Amino acid sequence: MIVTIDGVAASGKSSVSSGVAQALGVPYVSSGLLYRAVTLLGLNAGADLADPSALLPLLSPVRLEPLASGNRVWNADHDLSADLHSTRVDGGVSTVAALPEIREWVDAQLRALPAPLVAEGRDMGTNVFPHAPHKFYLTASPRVRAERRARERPEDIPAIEAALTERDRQDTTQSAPAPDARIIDTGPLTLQGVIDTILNDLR
Ligand SMILES: Nc1ncnc2c1ncn2[C@@H]1O[C@H](COP(=O)(O)OP(=O)(O)O)[C@@H](O)[C@H]1O
Ligand SMILES: Nc1ccn([C@@H]2O[C@H](COP(=O)(O)OP(=O)(O)O)[C@@H](O)[C@H]2O)c(=O)n1
Repeated sequence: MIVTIDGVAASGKSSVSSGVAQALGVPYVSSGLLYRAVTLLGLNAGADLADPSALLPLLSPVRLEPLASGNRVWNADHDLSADLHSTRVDGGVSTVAALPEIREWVDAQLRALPAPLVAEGRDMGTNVFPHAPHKFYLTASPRVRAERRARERPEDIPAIEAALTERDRQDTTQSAPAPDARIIDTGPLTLQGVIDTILNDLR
């Protein structure tokens, strides 16, 4: 069984997916971490983030480890996970994610993982796992999302809100909800409330 949980930036995808996956006793998979890892490696190599031929040669040692407690991304034996949520990576990741060659590489990594799993990102329900029987799409207003993320980042709320809105704009192409996804406005709900809404729907 595959459950897909897509949504806009900082809508709660990874926290909700982790909670749902733990309740189901299956791994969850964070596709955004792979786009973030490509971006980090590109930045560290001084590569042009809009040039797939500069990025693809960096990717053969990259591997996603979908642990139930939180996903990790490895570059050979180096754990990249702690460096993937910086403002620097946030600023470049949508450029990388717009490249069809990079999307193909990410999709292949994800489709190679064994089910059952919970997959979260932008296009899990539309493109990567279109036949998944259970699809969800999380939303919340930009202000609510910025307030949540401000608890995790040093920047102030207006700066975070502007960056989130800009990333949503750049990610529009791959961010449409699947026609058969249940859309959940997480704004009025607690994290546990969102997790319970999904688990109730699955039962
Ligand atoms: N419904 C909710 N109510 C309050 N906080 C939430 C809710 N959903 C998520 N959060 C918090 O918002 C932050 C962003 O969630 P995260 O899972 O990182 O989102 P995404 O994976 O979509 O970027 C986290 O600190 C998370 O705990
Ligand atoms: N399935 C996906 C997942 C992420 N992404 C890209 O990767 C970036 C980071 O995704 P993420 O899910 O880690 O970001 P947050 O929403 O957690 O901030 C997004 O802004 C998109 O550019 C994508 O294009 N498709």
